[in-house]
Amino acid sequence: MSFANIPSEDKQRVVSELSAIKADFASRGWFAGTSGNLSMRVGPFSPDEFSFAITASGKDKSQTTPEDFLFVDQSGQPCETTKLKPSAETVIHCEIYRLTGCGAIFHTHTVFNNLVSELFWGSRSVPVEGVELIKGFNIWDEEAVINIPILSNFADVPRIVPEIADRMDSRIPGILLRKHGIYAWGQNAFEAKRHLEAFEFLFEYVYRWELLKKSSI
Ligand SMILES: CSC[C@@H](O)[C@@H](O)C(=O)COP(=O)(O)O
Ligand SMILES: [Zn+2]
Repeated sequence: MSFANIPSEDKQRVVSELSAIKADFASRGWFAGTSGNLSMRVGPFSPDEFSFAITASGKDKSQTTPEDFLFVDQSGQPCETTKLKPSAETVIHCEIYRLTGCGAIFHTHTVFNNLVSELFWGSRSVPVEGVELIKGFNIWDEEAVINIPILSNFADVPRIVPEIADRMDSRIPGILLRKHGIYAWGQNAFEAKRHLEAFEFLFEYVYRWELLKKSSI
């Protein structure tokens, strides 16, 4: 189905869902200095043909305007004529959709996700052991241990893409870019938000636990 044939109510629903989530994340201070980007898929999916709404590049994401989102295709090219530029990191969203067929992807830069990405860069993953919120990823094992992948960060964004397929763990709905931020995804916006919140909780937990272990108390 071409983008033009996707019902306009579906496109409007996606934009209004994304807009509400953007305002929510902005209220938590998750878009410092225009960082972060959000996307949500619309219409049918096949790995080589899909479309999604994504935040326009370089905007102050704490503001709500009629020019916050545009629709792009599986290559990150705008589906309609627009003066808006898609996120500079659109190719990362394209690759995650292609590999997972997920419905929404949220990216944030926080101090905790940046700190743990550097703290555990040596092992290329953040270990989390037995914390209840691991269940937020639908992992229900008693005392589950997970390792959240950390990938290299490059200023030339397309260089980041090949590592995604290599490092993605099918149990873990996210990847961390070194000293950059987290990409979390889910089947829909509700699930992607739950995953992002779980990641951020776990990153703060791990960071504080590492500090506690090193302190004398
Ligand atoms: C201004 S710092 C953040 C950017 O370099 C980038 O990492 C980011 O998350 C936002 O880029 P954007 O093009 O607005 O989607
Ligand atoms: Zn970013």
